[in-house]
Amino acid sequence: MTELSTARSSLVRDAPAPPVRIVLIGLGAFSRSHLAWYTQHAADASSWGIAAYSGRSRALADKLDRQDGLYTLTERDAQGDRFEVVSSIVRAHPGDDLGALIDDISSPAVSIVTLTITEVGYRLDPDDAPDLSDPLVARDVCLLGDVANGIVAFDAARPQTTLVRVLLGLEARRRRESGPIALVSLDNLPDNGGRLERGMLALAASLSPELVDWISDSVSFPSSSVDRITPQIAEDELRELIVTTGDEAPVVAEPFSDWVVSGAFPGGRPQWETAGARFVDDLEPWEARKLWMLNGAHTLLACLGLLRGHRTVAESIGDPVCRAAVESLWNEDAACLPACLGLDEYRQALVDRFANARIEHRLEQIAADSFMKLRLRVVPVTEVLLRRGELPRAGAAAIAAWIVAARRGLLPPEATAPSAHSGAALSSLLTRLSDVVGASAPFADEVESIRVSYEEV
Ligand SMILES: NC(=O)c1ccc[n+]([C@@H]2O[C@H](COP(=O)([O-])OP(=O)(O)OC[C@H]3O[C@@H](n4cnc5c(N)ncnc54)[C@H](O)[C@@H]3O)[C@@H](O)[C@H]2O)c1
Ligand SMILES: O=P(O)(O)OC[C@@H](O)[C@@H](O)[C@H](O)[C@H](O)CO
Repeated sequence: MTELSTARSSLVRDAPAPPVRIVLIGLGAFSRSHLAWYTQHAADASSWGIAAYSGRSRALADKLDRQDGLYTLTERDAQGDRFEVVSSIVRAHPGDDLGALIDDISSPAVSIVTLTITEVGYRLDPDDAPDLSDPLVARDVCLLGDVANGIVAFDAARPQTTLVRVLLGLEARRRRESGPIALVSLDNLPDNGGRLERGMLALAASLSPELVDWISDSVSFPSSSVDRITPQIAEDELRELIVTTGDEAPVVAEPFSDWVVSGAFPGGRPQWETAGARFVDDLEPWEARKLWMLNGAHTLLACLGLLRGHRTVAESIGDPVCRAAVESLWNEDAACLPACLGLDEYRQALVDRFANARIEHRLEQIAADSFMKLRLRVVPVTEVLLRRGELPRAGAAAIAAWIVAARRGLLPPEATAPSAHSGAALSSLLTRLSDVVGASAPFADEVESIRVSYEEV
């Protein structure tokens, strides 16, 4: 970690840029505190450069481009700030620069494509098929059909959705015979590699059977559990950081970071293990521990914390009511996880990380798409407990908090969430979360009784 007196002079490369061998899609805060940081700290960092593509906005790509891809990572804890200039990103492009994206994905030098496009960016339905109820997906699937039938030329296709853009890159790679490649989701989704694989294969079927076969043979989909709290920087703080660091695109993160990966990289990969990444055969318990305990608690804190008038995770975990709800959720999680995962230490560390008041992690940011997050992070535990004949009260509390927060308009609007407004809709809302929770009358009663108590908050 480099201590900077002034970062302005450091936003210049002191060594030649590494060759582009990784394509990063979803250039945001997290990919820069995590993937780019691990790549910079790998023993063979000088051989692995990243071409980064923003998901939707071109502003960040433009800023980074003006800085030759360099930016300052501020590691922030109770003791103070430490600064490091990260230089593993060598090019930044807006996400709609399709020509460059296809060239990069189909380049024989590139062996990895990563995605950090948020959970909703995949636009898949609960069965991991392309969500045809989403007009952009429906349009792009039609477009693939038109390309397949020669109605639209491959080079003239202009898809809007990320997975279809990546698919065109893979098709170009197949045609160029550029060899195998790994497609790696770094989003907070269970079985993120499996989901991405199923989604890509379903989309490929709309283009050609040859592409389906090529993907099955030549593309790997490693799964991974990623962890580093990296909040969006508030406007006033951003202005301050720009002055301190001379950096138009700074990132702030906690010191903690973790990356557990499972799966093959057929075209090679950086020695990320030398930077602390762990490669395992069985990802599931690690992934469940992180998604249920960290992200599940974040989703609960976002709904209940906003309801109780809090603004940040640190404020919320300092409220005894929220803390008790989180502890109960963790008790239910722990009852469904193997004890060998060091759960007591993990819980204590989470409390300390959440309580880091110098990291301003706004509940409003975390609250985005909470309904989908409940389904993926809270409901799996609720289902296990219901099947065991137990009543998962903490899971019910998380759902009740979502209902009341959504009814009060405290959560950002969600494209795919059902209305939380009508009491009569409760059972259908629970069924949208899962058939198992929807079918349990005692569970619905529990949600309703906690909801009534939260209405008084
Ligand atoms: N921030 C964290 O603490 C953290 C930690 C672990 C994992 N993650 C994962 O990384 C994701 C991104 O987090 P971030 O902090 O970088 O967010 P961010 O808002 O800074 O960046 C998100 C990126 O995804 C793109 N994107 C957003 N919605 C999209 C959509 N519908 N389709 C395509 N692209 C879209 C954006 O344009 C941007 O490039 C999270 O959703 C999560 O899955 C984040
Ligand atoms: O939008 P989400 O819920 O996936 O992310 C919000 C936070 O829970 C998340 O970013 C955590 O800070 C992160 O997963 C920590 O590693």
